[in-house]
Amino acid sequence: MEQQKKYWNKIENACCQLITCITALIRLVSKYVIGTYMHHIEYRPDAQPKTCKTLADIPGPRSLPIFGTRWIYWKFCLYKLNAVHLAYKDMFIRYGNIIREEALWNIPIISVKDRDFIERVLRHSGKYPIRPPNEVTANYRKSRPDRYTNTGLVNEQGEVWAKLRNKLTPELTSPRTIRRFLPEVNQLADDFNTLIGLARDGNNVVKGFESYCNRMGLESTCTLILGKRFGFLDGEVSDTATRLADSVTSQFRASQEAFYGLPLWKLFPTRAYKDFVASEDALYDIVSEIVDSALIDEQLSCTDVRSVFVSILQAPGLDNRDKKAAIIDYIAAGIKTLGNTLVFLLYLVAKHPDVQEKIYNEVLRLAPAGTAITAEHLHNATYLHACITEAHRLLPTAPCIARVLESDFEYENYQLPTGSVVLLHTWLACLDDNNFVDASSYKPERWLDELTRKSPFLVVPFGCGKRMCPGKRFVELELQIVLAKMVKQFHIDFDGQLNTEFEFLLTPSNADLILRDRNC
Ligand code: HEM
Repeated sequence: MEQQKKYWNKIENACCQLITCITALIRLVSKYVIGTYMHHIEYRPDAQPKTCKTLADIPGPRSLPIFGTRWIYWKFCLYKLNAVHLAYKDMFIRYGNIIREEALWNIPIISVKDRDFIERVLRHSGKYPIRPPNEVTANYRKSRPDRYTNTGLVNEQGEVWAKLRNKLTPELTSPRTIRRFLPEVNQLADDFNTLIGLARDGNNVVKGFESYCNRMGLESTCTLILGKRFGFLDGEVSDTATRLADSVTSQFRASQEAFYGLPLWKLFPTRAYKDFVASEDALYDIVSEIVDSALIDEQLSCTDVRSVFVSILQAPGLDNRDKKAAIIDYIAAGIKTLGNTLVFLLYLVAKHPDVQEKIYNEVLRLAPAGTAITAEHLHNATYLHACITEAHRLLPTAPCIARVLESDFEYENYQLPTGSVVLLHTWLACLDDNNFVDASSYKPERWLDELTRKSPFLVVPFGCGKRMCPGKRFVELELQIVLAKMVKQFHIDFDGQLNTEFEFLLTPSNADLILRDRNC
């Protein structure tokens, strides 16, 4: 162990020296060629007089001028960009309960996984909670005033965000809307079961099960937001489906590279940036076609499945550009998150046959074979709910919540000033035995046990407070119905362990699920 640590430190030192040389060279060049860098890098919190521990004292990877600590994800360095979630696990072991990373221009980013600190930050959010924007999207949208009047619901802040939120989300988040979608979600789940049933090979294995879940995410999000079925669950995938799915994947990759990688896209259009622009344009074109045809449709009537779409198109006081942007944001925010969450849930249930049998018995008791699932069935399906909550705890798609502090905070004697960017690692907190007994085990029963300390700020797969995900209610409904119907139809199994990657979201890979018919 000691040997390993020495070896590790040597590699870290060697990398740092190499990168310091490169940055010294860049500094020289920028000093004489650009002559402006000094102005930017002078933002260093440790320049303040030290009366108590400041951001600069927080431990973390070594920081380089200009590049900060992002070098740790560079090729041949400490961590892999597609395994950022594992990097944080390791950094919390190496540096302790609070970590400082630095983004470009040495802007500090603080990571914490302490339950009380997470609760304090989330409780103290004000009128307009600030989530750091996705820089690539914000940058691109600002460069296209012909298409966007602002950076959109996901990336805006302050009063502009509040206006978008007030005008665009009430229909989507209302329980009445969700009840209206119940028959459609039953149908979506039936179609999904047919699709995956047919996708099995001779050994009942559905190879690349995640791609089917992404199609389900795509079809259900589009049905919810655009008010019609698109056929993404049909046998043949249409060209539009492929374009939509590829666009969303590129968007997440580009976001990841922009946040954790070297943001060269700020200097010139890198390949990742070009991919991002192509994906944003493709999404825009597809959504435009649909919205434009709906806008000239004189019969814009509000049927059950069109209620969200109609509410967006008829939102008062919003420019048409804002409405299109909202639809793009909803679709992009919904597809992969839903797909990944479905894989994680089904994987955990597959690995726990005892849990699966309990779900089966509960579902069969509440909704006998041949009956559709109703709101009442779901209300009484307490074990089913517990299984989903426990899956969110153990394998959440969004492993942390990002916030910009709205007031000064203190943690472990460190002063964190207003404006600091913090990553609240709710997933790692959920895996801590101090917060949950036998935290790494999948035990839905814990949610039925009165003694489990149920914090509203730890298992927060949809975030928290005023910026919470507006798709939450719909997703919860869908997960319940899909799980209930799948367990009713199949014995679900999985060989080995599921691989996960980080693509700005926790993402499964090579999820080959085994589905055996129950009635065989
Ligand atoms: C399993 C599926 C989903 C997960 C795990 C998920 C998770 C999240 C999380 C963690 C946030 C950040 C919340 C915060 O900062 O407190 C968020 C925001 C958001 N989500 Fe979702 N989401 C899912 C599905 C959806 C769907 C289906 C939609 C659209 C219909 C959607 C639309 C949005 C939007 C627009 C925001 C930004 C809200 C704001 O900043 O005001 N999400 N989501």
